This record gives sequence, structure tokens and C-alpha cells, in this order.
Amino acid sequence: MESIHLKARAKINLALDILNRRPDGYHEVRMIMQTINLFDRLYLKKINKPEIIIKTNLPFIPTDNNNLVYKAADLIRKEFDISQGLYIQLHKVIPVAAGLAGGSSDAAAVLTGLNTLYNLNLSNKDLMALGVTIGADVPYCIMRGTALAEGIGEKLTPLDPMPNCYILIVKPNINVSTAYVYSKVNINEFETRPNIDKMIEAIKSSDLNKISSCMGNVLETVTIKEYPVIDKLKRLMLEKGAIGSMMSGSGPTVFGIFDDKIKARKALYDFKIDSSSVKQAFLTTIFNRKG
Ligand SMILES: C[C@@](CO)(OP(=O)(O)O)[C@H](O)COP(=O)(O)OP(=O)(O)OC[C@H]1O[C@@H](n2ccc(N)nc2=O)[C@H](O)[C@@H]1O
Ligand SMILES: Nc1ncnc2c1ncn2[C@@H]1O[C@H](COP(=O)(O)OP(=O)(O)O)[C@@H](O)[C@H]1O
Repeated sequence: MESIHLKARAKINLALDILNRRPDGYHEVRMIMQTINLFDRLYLKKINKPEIIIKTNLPFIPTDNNNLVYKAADLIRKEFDISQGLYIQLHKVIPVAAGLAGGSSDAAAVLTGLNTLYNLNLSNKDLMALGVTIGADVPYCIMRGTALAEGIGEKLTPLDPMPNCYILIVKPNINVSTAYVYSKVNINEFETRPNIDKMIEAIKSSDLNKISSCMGNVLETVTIKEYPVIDKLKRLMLEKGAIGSMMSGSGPTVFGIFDDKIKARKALYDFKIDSSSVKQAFLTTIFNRKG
């Protein structure tokens, strides 16, 4: 095989709790993760030049070692002594620095894709162990579906699939870095924390209303204080018929869960014309592992 086409899907966090801060600055988390059908496209091709060449549709994305896609390819090439070069075409659709793990998912797709392209026969467990050296969310982006993530996000337990629904994604006109949000979080100041065990039960019972009522993200304590637009978008989402709404990950993206396609489409339209607070809006569905 000389080339491969891949899809790298985004994730949302249905719940995000922090247990403590580790001495190395990372945080021990308990999160419920869900893959959604919003995806970047990648094309990987073996080339004769001995280098990694990245082409992307977004001019502001790095094409050197700062791109997580480059990091993933470089890691595999070094680990398995592969000198042959690689051309990577990355078509971004997932909003960047948005709390949707776009870069992590691109890296996960490259690890998985190169495993096939070079016949490495690595298990998902092997790929996840490589992935965590790139980023805390990369192992989950390899596993995908509904999952409990613990440790720094790399200790994964697959959960029953979440029931089908519509997910409305709204990215406000602001940029927030993950490292900044974690650095500002004060774990002694959380007034409410999501009940992760109750969320797992709600998922098990396939009850969308119960799932929505269990949603919670402690990182909102940092972002909403600095960017009230996040809270405004959450409230608008509920007013427009979402049964639950929350910020995903470190934000600033807000998502809404809808069980009614008409309401979801109308809400998408309303958010798309609200250019004062919304930069990007997408209506999508959830993605679950097969089998
Ligand atoms: C917040 C979450 C929720 O799913 O996602 P995003 O909002 O980034 O999508 C993740 O925990 C983000 O995972 P990821 O984006 O892979 O993190 P990394 O690149 O490994 O780390 C970026 C920075 O975030 C902080 N970090 C990350 C993970 C973690 N458990 N504790 C942390 O304190 C560290 O300061 C680190 O330097
Ligand atoms: N393949 C990639 N796609 C998007 N951003 C990338 C990629 N590689 C590196 N980056 C850099 O990583 C940062 C965070 O990107 P992203 O993964 O989209 O964030 P998040 O995890 O919050 O969704 C951005 O500032 C971007 O410049």
C-alpha cells in the first residue's frame, strides 16, 4: 500500500472533573468523552524524498514539527527506523484550539494510518502508549466512542454507546489555550462538580435527558469568568431547544444536545447569523465504535 485516506473525528466532553494537580503541573481528571461526526480529512502518501511534507488548507496551522500530525509521523519513523519520506495532506474542518481535540485526533489518525501503511502490526494498546507521548487526549482519539478517561486522560474505560442525538457545535470569536485554562484552575474553588458515576449510569440506561442533567465541566470556572460569552451561548442553546448544553474540554466551544432535528437546524441557522459572538457553527451527530 502506497497511500491512505483517513478521517479524524472531533470529541466533546460530556463531563469533566479534576481530582488534583500533579507535581509536574498536569491534572488528574475524570472525564466522559464522546466522539462526534465532525472530522478533518487526511491523505498520507509514501514519497521518495527522505522528509515529512505537510500541506494544509489553513494558512495559520504550522506545517513543521509544531503540527501534531508531524509529531506523530516523526515518532513512528524514529521508533521503527523508517527513512522513506511521507507526504501528508491535512484538510481541517474541526475548529482549531477549540476544546474539540482536533490536533490530537489528527495525530491519532496518523498513528493508526501509518500502522497500516507500513504494516507495523501494532495493537491499539501499542498505538495508545505511543500516542500519550504526543498529548493526553491522543489515546482516547485512537479508541473513540463513549469512554471514561482517567489519569491525565490516558487511562481509558470504554462505556456503553451514548444514544443517538444531534450535537450543535458553536465556537465563539475567542481563543483559549488548554495549558492556560489548566494553569488557572483552582480545584478548591469548585462550587459544583459533575457526578461522573451518575453520568455512567445515565449512559448505561440510554436516557438522554438524564445524561444532559449530569453534564458538568469544572474548567468553565476559569473560562466563563473571563469570557461571559460562553455562558451566554449555553443559555441561548437551551432557549433554542437543547436538552443540555456545556463547554467542551478547555473551551471555548459550547455544544448543545438536541433530540429534535427541526429545533437543532433552526438553532444552527440562528447561531450562524449571530456573527457578533459566534465564529463557527456546525450541526452533527455522535459517532460510536462498532461492535
Ligand atoms: C482539556 C482536554 C479535555 O479532554 O481537552 P481539550 O480541551 O484540550 O480538547 C484535555 O484534558 C487536554 O488534553 P490535550 O490537549 O491532549 O493536553 P496536552 O496537549 O497533553 O497538554 C496541554 C497542556 O494542558 C495541561 N494539562 C493537560 C491534560 C491534563 N490532564 N492536565 C493538564 O494540566 C498541561 O499544562 C499541558 O501542558
Ligand atoms: N493538526 C493540528 N490541528 C490543529 N491545531 C494544531 C495541529 N497541530 C498543532 N496544532 C496547534 O495546537 C493548538 C491546539 O490545537 P487543537 O488540537 O485544535 O486544540 P484543542 O485540543 O483545544 O481542540 C493550536 O494552537 C494549533 O496551532
